[in-house]
Amino acid sequence: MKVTETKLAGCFIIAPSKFEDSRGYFFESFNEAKFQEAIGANTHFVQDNQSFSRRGVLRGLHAQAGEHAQAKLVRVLQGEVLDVAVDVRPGSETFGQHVAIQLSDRNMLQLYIPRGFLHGFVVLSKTAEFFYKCDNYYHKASEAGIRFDDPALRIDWLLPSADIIISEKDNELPLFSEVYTDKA
Ligand SMILES: Cc1cn([C@H]2C[C@H](O)[C@@H](COP(=O)(O)OP(=O)(O)O[C@H]3O[C@@H](C)C(=O)[C@@H](O)[C@H]3O)O2)c(=O)[nH]c1=O
Repeated sequence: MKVTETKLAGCFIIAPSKFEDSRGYFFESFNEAKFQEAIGANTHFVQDNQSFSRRGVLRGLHAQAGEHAQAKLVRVLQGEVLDVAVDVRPGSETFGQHVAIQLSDRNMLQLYIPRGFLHGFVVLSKTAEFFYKCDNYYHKASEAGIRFDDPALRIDWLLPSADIIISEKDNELPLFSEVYTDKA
């Protein structure tokens, strides 16, 4: 397993070690001991989520607030997505910055997103199955989010805006400046 820290401290790209033979392949998609050692934190996951979406579907940018914040370990089971994590940790040197990485069933990359980030993804392939682990349970009342297309975030979602499909809920999300008033 190769683990690379992104430009956002605490946010890691994980490339599992894959074993191929005449039957196909094998890899450990998650190993808690190796994972915790690699990221230097004892994140403990309690909920797994899976979603299916067609090309152009964009889910995000989402987080849960306060004590219900979630760290996530995300990957793609089928297809390809552009996955985006935005640093909104108070006082972070990279506050407001994001990482964007293509995750697919071919590159098998995973992204570890600590608590204190907004997260979203858009489907680049015809369809995609997306899978992620969370270190805190879903808590509807704590759901928060920011519009994916807020120009202040300068995220290139790689698809023409006419191709992007979002939920009614995501369409009503506020702008970054409406939520995060102080940068400190
Ligand atoms: C996220 C979530 C949703 N739900 C329900 C609520 C709703 O009826 C239905 C669909 O929910 P949503 O529209 O919020 O699903 P979705 O837009 O896929 O939300 C997800 O987006 C990605 C980007 C994330 O990072 C996740 O944390 C989560 O916010 O599933 C749960 O029961 N448990 C959960 O953990």
